[in-house]
Amino acid sequence: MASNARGLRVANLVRRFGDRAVLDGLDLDIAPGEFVALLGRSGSGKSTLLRAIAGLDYDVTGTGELDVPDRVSVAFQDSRLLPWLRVLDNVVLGVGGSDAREHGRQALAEVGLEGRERAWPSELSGGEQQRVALARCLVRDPEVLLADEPFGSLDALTRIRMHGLLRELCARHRPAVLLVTHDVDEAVELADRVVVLEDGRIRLDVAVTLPAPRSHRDPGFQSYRDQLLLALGITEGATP
Ligand SMILES: Nc1ncnc2c1ncn2[C@@H]1O[C@H](COP(=O)(O)OP(=O)(O)OP(=O)(O)O)[C@@H](O)[C@H]1O
Repeated sequence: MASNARGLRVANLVRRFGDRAVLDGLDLDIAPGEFVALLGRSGSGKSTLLRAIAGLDYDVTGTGELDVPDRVSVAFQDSRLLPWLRVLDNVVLGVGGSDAREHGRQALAEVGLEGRERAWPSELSGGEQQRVALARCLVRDPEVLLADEPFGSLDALTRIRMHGLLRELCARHRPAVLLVTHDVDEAVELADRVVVLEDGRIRLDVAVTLPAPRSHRDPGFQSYRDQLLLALGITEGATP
């Protein structure tokens, strides 16, 4: 990670689909090394915001300021690996430089997939495919890591393991992170700050000051969860 890494800044962002403003004057800053989780009801604009930051919003109109560094990596709910490329080739696809493959091998080792470089994506489990997707993000040495429900399709146990891995990788590489999730517990467990989106704006922005490791049974954890559920307007146990 470059020492002059900068975070990202979004100011007065408006994004419209037709007449409808999905993002309506949204402001958000994420510092280098800061981990922000983004919650919001279905359709509240979370993916629209993430795509705007990633520069992937070709199908909308809008205004506002986006100050985003060059090195941005994005992880999605599905790993989006190319099935006709082996694991290492997927990781380094589009990465230049004579040492790209060596960096790719290192990234795979970091996510626990040493020795699987020549495997085909179809030979890996869902969790392993998401690990490859994380390695593909890491190899680009991102200043900003955007993740849109990257664990949404994984079983509960694999998801817990991936939480640990993501925390470890972020602590080591210190990108600015924006994680979109439906899972309030995931947000409180992983993030330095949790932001709740409503009607195209930020309704709540709360710093999570619990020490690691964070336990769901801790009363402090539960009080963050209650505060977030209230902001989301949902009752315990429901999905936003
Ligand atoms: N290409 C599009 N054309 C028209 N409307 C769109 C388009 N993409 C998204 N929308 C609308 O914009 C709103 C926000 O969508 P977005 O995908 O950002 O929500 P979200 O918060 O990520 O939802 P979810 O949690 O269900 O993934 C939704 O009402 C959606 O229908």
